[in-house]
Amino acid sequence: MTEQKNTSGLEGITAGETALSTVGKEGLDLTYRGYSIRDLASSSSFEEVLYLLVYGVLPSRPELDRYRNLLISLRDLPPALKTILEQLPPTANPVDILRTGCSALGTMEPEGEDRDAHAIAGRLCACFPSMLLYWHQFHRDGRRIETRAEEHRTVADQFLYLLRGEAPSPLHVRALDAALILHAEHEFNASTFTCRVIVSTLSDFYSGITGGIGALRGPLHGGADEAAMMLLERFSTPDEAEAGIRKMLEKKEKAMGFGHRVYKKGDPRAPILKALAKQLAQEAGDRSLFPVAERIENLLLSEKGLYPNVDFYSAVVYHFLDIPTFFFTPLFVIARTSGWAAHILEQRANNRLIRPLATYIGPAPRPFPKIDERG
Ligand SMILES: CC(=O)SCCNC(=O)CCNC(=O)[C@H](O)C(C)(C)COP(=O)(O)OP(=O)(O)OC[C@H]1O[C@@H](n2cnc3c(N)ncnc32)[C@H](O)[C@@H]1OP(=O)(O)O
Ligand SMILES: O=C([O-])CC(=O)C(=O)O
Repeated sequence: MTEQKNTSGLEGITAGETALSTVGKEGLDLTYRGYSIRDLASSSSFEEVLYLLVYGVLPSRPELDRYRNLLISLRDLPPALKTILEQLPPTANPVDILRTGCSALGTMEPEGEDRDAHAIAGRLCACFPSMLLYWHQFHRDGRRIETRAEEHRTVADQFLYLLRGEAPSPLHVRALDAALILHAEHEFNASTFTCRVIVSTLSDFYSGITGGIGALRGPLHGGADEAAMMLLERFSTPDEAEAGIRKMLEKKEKAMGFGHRVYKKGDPRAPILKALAKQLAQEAGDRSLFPVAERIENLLLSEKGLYPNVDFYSAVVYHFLDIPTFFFTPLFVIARTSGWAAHILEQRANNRLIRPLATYIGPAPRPFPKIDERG
């Protein structure tokens, strides 16, 4: 008898081709357009990676300078969007602010002959931090902040500056920049696939990104970084963490930030983020959170063979950057918009409607009872 492959959740199914990244390809590190994430995380910036993904090549220094200036000029929000952000509830999930903001911007600056997908990709990556922090600061203390912050030249620098109201340290900017790079792109993950399905109908760019944000938000995907932080915060010592995680495993509860559909022997982004987390923990004089995280990692590996994914140590990194937990998944949105944009362009370059089949498991054909004949 041939063994039946488990394809539920489309596990193991190849659903198309991509030239953007290599996930779980034996003998290949995770690369974006052929460049190792290790090199990109240590020696490039998020803006370079955005350019690489969207335009297909690494920018030269003058091209990068021009692109940075362009992105800075795209940080301002239209007045109508500011009004919407002011009307949205202060209690909203910040991911929903970006989802709504993206959709609203699509009505104000629609895709068309004078505004193509490349331009909108830059616009969204440049103004998502502005949307988020304009909404946040307005509802926190009624301040209508200036979002351009020209002297803070990178997305990471501008984000931390708008959040804190003071210039972040070079180490903090570098750490956030590396985290954004590591979250930028990841083949046919659920949110990227969502974007591709949406634009395969010839829908517009904003619809694709809005749908991607909706798919990323769930805790089995991008939302796991916030869930991982909540898990970490339950324990103040490694021993407490070990006892707590053992109880969770007995109850068959999932530890968020662990496991992966494709990587069964570890997510290559996790060790890079762990090294950053360790550096930030040392800088902060931490003796609790990092050791707790490490104990959880060791225990889940020895007990369940589970490795941390990108969401686990990114939560630790963001925590040491003093970023509130509710902004972790929005940061993932900002970073992944670059990958989504590149996939939308790739899908459109060789488009065919994405429409799979389903095996029917419902009732056999049966007589239709009129309304008064039903029990
Ligand atoms: C950016 C990203 O999207 S990375 C992923 C972020 N998501 C998370 O961190 C959420 C926690 N992890 C998970 O839920 C899963 O590992 C997923 C969703 C990422 C991958 O799921 P799948 O490939 O469908 O694996 P599945 O959920 O079937 O797990 C296989 C087995 O490992 C177990 N397992 C997987 N992940 C975990 C976990 N985090 N904690 C405990 N057990 C786990 C499952 O319970 C299952 O055990 P069983 O065979 O005894 O029933
Ligand atoms: O690839 C996946 O399924 C999830 C993931 O790690 C990502 O989107 O970065």
